[in-house]
Amino acid sequence: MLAVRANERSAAAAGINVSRTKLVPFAIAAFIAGVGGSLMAYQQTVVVPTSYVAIAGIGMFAVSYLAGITCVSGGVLAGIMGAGGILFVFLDRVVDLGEYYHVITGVLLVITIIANPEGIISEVHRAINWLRGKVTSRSQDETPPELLSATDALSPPPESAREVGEVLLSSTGIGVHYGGVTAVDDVSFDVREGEIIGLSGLNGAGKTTFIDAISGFADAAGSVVLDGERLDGRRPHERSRRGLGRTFQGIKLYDDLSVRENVTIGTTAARHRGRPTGSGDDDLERLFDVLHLTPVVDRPVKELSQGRRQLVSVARALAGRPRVVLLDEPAAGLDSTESVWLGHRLRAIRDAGLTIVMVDHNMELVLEVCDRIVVLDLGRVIAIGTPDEIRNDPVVTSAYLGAAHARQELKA
Ligand SMILES: Nc1ncnc2c1ncn2[C@@H]1O[C@H](COP(=O)(O)OP(=O)(O)OP(=O)(O)O)[C@@H](O)[C@H]1O
Repeated sequence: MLAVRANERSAAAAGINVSRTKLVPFAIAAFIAGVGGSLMAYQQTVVVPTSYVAIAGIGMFAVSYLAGITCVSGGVLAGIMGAGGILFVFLDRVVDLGEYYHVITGVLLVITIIANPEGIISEVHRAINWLRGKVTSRSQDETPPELLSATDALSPPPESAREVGEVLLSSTGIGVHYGGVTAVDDVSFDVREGEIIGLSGLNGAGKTTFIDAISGFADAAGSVVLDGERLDGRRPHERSRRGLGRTFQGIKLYDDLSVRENVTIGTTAARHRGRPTGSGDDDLERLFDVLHLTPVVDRPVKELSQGRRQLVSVARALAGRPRVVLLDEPAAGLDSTESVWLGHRLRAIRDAGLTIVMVDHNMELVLEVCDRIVVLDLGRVIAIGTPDEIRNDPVVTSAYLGAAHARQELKA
């Protein structure tokens, strides 16, 4: 639920059924409210419409929001503070709140929305975390460890003899239109098992839209087949559960949660597919280790640098044990040394059996890491080939040089 609240798109990409996740708590809350209403009728013995006026419901909502709606402890606090709760009864006896109760909660609600949208309970959690931090800082060095050491970056993983398998992901005639804009135009290519495919092109070439189209986040024409199964027409979480993982350009993490919690949410897709996830044990620990996240696993992701947040988003996608993972600019936020290091990590992950489609407009990185590269320009494929073929392709060179030349003219 926290994942859906934090970011619906990335929750769906992790294999969570967003509409069901919203509907189930709504139904449970409606059931509890119904039981509460019946008990009230039982207690008052006479049922009149004025016992159920809308303002009472709004008052209850205000108190819930005031207490904090992001965790169970907020709900408990709302029960204590709400009309009829222990705190309410106590205060009413001492200062005779009476009719002023709604006015006071209304004012506090406005202040909470402006000053502290997560409610009173978040302050309690913050104080507990602060105390915990004080205790642990006596025994631990709080300095965040560096993302990687220089030796890590300079030592690529040993080349392994690796065989490219059969076609695993096939996209045919993918087209996406936004009003009059053709973002992706009749794009078709196959991805073979064990490959790293780079999807490159200048800004606005249609790379992200293509990824959105095949992962179900954009309405698209054409067909997408993963391991013999048609995915087009399916919703994003269904595609994720069938083995198509992805990351997002804007990273889209659940900021209030720790690294471990973020990555564990990523295991949802694998659980629904009946694949062992190793959640909470060896597999996740290995994943943290491979991506150098072990030292920060228990820290909230909002405290991390952009580079590490990027790695958390990659780890979350990999935790779903996808057949194919679509990485949208995984090196954004990393400096050039870190990008090279990430490239080596991705090749090691590929060697462990994963197939990767990686979007990046950094041609250097794509040429370094990928087995084959697809170059898009204005939504169309202008070249497909190995890094050497792409390097020597005059169409690619003129598309890139043309843009560079135009930029130079603009500057002049
Ligand atoms: N939601 C949208 N509504 C309208 N046009 C859009 C939308 N999303 C993308 N576009 C347009 O579609 C085209 C392709 O955009 P897209 O973001 O896929 O390119 P990109 O290659 O990923 O670029 P970048 O590297 O900057 O992310 C652009 O012309 C963009 O303006």
